[in-house]
Amino acid sequence: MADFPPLKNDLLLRAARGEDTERAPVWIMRQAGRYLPEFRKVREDHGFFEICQTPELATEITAQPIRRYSGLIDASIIFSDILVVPQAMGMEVLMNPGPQFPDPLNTPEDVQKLKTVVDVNKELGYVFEALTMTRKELKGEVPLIGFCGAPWTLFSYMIEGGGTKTFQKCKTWIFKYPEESKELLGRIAEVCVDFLVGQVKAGAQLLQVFDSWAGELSSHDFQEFSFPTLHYISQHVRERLKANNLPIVPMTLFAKGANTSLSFLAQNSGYDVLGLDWCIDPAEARRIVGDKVALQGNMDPMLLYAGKPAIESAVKRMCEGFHTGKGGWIANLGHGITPGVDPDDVRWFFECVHKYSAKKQAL
Ligand SMILES: Cc1c2[nH]c(c1CCC(=O)O)Cc1[nH]c(c(CCC(=O)O)c1C)Cc1[nH]c(c(CCC(=O)O)c1C)Cc1[nH]c(c(C)c1CCC(=O)O)C2
Repeated sequence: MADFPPLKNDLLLRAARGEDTERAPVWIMRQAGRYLPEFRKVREDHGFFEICQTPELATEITAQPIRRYSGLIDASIIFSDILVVPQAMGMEVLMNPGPQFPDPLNTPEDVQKLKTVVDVNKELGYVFEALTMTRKELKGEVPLIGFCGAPWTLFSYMIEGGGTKTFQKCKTWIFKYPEESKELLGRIAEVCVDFLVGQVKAGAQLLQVFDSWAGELSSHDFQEFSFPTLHYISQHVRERLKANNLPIVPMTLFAKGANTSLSFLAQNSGYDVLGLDWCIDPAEARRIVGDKVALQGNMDPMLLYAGKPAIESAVKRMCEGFHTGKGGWIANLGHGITPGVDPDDVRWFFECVHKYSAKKQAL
């Protein structure tokens, strides 16, 4: 591993390990991009995947929110996308303006079109380079998060060919071809493991797995088709980190909408942190997981359009809820930030978290 500057702010890592921190660390899913004018400026001259594949540009964009919110923000997340994994497996993915696969997997026979062996160093080496460059550029100000999409969420894009409201095609696969589906999900999971281990080797200090569409499955089908791969990833990443003498970094699972599985995930998933959407009450989530895992989340991102007083009261309520029990908590939104949010309201969100999550000093 490269020699990196020492970390000056370890709040995120301490909370992820379950520590009750002096205040909650805070960052925002999708914090680099979309709503930031400095990102839109870079986007005028460069394609989305071109930015992902150019380490200097990815580093610059990752650093933008850290510069803008210096002293208020406690983590950076590498600028990339979950869809780089299907690309590495041999699929073409365009972004115009949403993701589009010109040649999706229509039937199980189409799986033959995927690469049988995926060399992540060759296919995704540009992400590793971006991580190493960013880690140096951050100069230890905040930790750097690496990520990947969960197999079920990636499977849905690879079969639907883009975003979907009904999930008709990918659900037809799991219900009609369960064995072939599990085989493909397993192949995606293998690539995720290699990719995440490579990210730690390149400098990532925490890993997050995004299962954005977990909540589209019944709890039975989540158990059957998503959970086994999520568990496989947490177990194998940790084993491989150990075997390669790499740091055993904390791992976060964001299984959006899978709140009915929260207790099960806390007990069995093997992740250190569980990300929550806004549909579960913070105190209730804490009661369900006890101090088994740290929690991350969960303000409704739409509150960021509602003005400063609404943001303040929601943050205050969120802080009170997460503070009802013991255990680490990382403040965040319940899903990614969306375009059109005023960056000053984001600043206010951070300031409110600082104010209302600070532990009162013992007398
Ligand atoms: C489902 C998903 C995707 N990508 C991602 C997810 C999981 C998280 C989630 O559920 O929100 C993850 C992601 N995508 C992006 C990041 C970068 C890091 C960050 O700022 O958090 C991360 C962590 C950049 C991006 N990924 C994308 C953009 C905007 C593209 C552009 O600039 O044209 C950015 C900044 C494009 C993207 N990428 C994806 C979609 C559906 C879209 C189009 C809609 C949109 O997000 O604007 C797939």
